Amino acid sequence: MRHYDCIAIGTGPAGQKGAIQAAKLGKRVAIVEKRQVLGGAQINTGTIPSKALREAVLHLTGANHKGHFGRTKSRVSEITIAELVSFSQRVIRHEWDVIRDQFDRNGVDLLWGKARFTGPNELAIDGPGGEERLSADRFLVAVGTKPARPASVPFNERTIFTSDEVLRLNHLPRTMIVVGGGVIGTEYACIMAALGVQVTLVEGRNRVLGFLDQEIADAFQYFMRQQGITLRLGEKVERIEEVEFVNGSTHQLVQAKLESGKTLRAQTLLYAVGRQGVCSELGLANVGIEFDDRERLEVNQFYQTNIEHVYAAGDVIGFPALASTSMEQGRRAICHAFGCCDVTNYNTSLFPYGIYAVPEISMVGKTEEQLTAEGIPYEAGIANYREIARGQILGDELGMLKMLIHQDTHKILGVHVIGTGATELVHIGQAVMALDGDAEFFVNNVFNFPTLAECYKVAAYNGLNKLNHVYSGTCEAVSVSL
Ligand SMILES: Cc1cc2nc3c(=O)[nH]c(=O)nc-3n(C[C@H](O)[C@H](O)[C@H](O)COP(=O)(O)OP(=O)(O)OC[C@H]3O[C@@H](n4cnc5c(N)ncnc54)[C@H](O)[C@@H]3O)c2cc1C
Ligand SMILES: NC(=O)c1ccc[n+]([C@@H]2O[C@H](COP(=O)([O-])OP(=O)(O)OC[C@H]3O[C@@H](n4cnc5c(N)ncnc54)[C@H](O)[C@@H]3O)[C@@H](O)[C@H]2O)c1
Repeated sequence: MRHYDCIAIGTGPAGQKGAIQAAKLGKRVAIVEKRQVLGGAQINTGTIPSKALREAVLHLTGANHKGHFGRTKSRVSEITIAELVSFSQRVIRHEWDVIRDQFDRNGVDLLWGKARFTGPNELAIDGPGGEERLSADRFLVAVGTKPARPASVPFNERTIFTSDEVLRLNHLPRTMIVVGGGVIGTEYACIMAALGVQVTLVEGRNRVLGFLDQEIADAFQYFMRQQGITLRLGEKVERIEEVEFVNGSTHQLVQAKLESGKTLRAQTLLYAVGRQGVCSELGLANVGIEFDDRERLEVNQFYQTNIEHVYAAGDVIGFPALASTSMEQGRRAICHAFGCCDVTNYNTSLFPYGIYAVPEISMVGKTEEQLTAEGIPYEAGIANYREIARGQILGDELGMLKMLIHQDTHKILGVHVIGTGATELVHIGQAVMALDGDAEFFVNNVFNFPTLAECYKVAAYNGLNKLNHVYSGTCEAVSVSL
């Protein structure tokens, strides 16, 4: 039986970064993958394909004119899904090569097959050549999740599907119902609407993307409606079925009955109400590890399960379930497993969130609602892209950056951006927050001009001016003006 210092299960971002980190520490490492492709949801069904598709759609629909396809299409109806997906496939193939190369260069053994624990330090790998047994001192469980597929929904991968199948659509539908106003539902709703698909989005709560700052969520909902998306908020889907619709000729349609009694019909339905773990196939009882009803694992701050030599990272441990956070969790878990680095310098409250809808949204730190609930006094500094030269040049009239500033210390408590480049822009705020900076940093430093980063300066002026006004005559305040 082959023995390793460490075995990672799953080649998604958590497993990849964990395995490479272990190899960098000079450990003998293997990584196991049950699918025939590397990279997990990040590369094959999630992050990369959806972002590549979004980029292709924005280019093709004239949002910019770089033209991945060599020409600018004048009409959206000329676009075929095959063209869009071929662009995503090119990116995916490149990513597979990059991961493979990293494993090779770092001496990580890549093993194909489904891993299952047969004992506390032993795995059975059910691979193409039969079963192999391996042992290791440490394990990293990074098996990710799959879309929730309740038995009551008649998925057929053609007209009723999840985010795993949406990229395999061989035609562009005219109409689509999206169930779920979380990140997947809103991102795909915007992509489809940009392609001219008539989208109705159903969300059980009273707003989409419940974790966003309310003002940003309100602005986003306004933009979605401007794009022609119909929002059914505070509505739950009760039943989904295929129906025949006779209108001259007979058509197959998807029908969604809402709890409120409304009936929605469309050619297609994307079901995006969350994800489900895959722990039941891992033989975890043989190690003494339990999982919850969504097959997720509980870990401590070092990513150890209740069995200390078995670590878990990425989507399998639940929120925030992002590629970005999964990578760092995997790396941190291995650092702790081999006692090699300072695991205290790690502030999970500064994890950024990026939503690649149209427009982009990003945030770091607290929302106004959280600060109010926690009784933290703050002021909001706002910069609208239309007031910034770069915003004007880009033609982004709707974007905005909001900076939440502590009323007394002027420390930055949160940054919320909606508009062009939001997912990049947020990192400036993240860095200043991590270094315990205050709003004066933005006032006292020079930014390239014309850039969207200028929004930080304008938002800082705006927030500090409001604070000057509040405190005028009653305390010392920084004198700033725009
Ligand atoms: C549509 C969509 C868009 C997304 N967009 C973004 C985004 O823009 N930004 C972002 O940060 N995140 C995004 N995410 C989330 C991101 O993809 C996940 O957070 C990330 O992939 C999780 O990484 P992971 O390593 O935990 O698991 P995964 O990427 O799911 O990888 C797990 C791997 O383990 C393998 N595996 C499972 N069981 C076994 C077994 N028994 N034996 C061997 N191998 C096994 C699986 O086959 C898989 O390859 C998106 C997700 C989706 C679905
Ligand atoms: N840009 C990104 O970072 C990105 C992009 C896509 C996905 N992801 C990750 O993928 C994961 C899954 O995303 P998701 O959007 O599937 O899940 P989610 O949990 O984010 O959202 C699901 C939404 O569906 C709603 N819902 C549930 N049942 C419903 C019903 N019967 N009728 C109407 N609405 C209902 C919920 O209220 C919720 O808002 C997320 O955890 C996210 O981290 C990240």
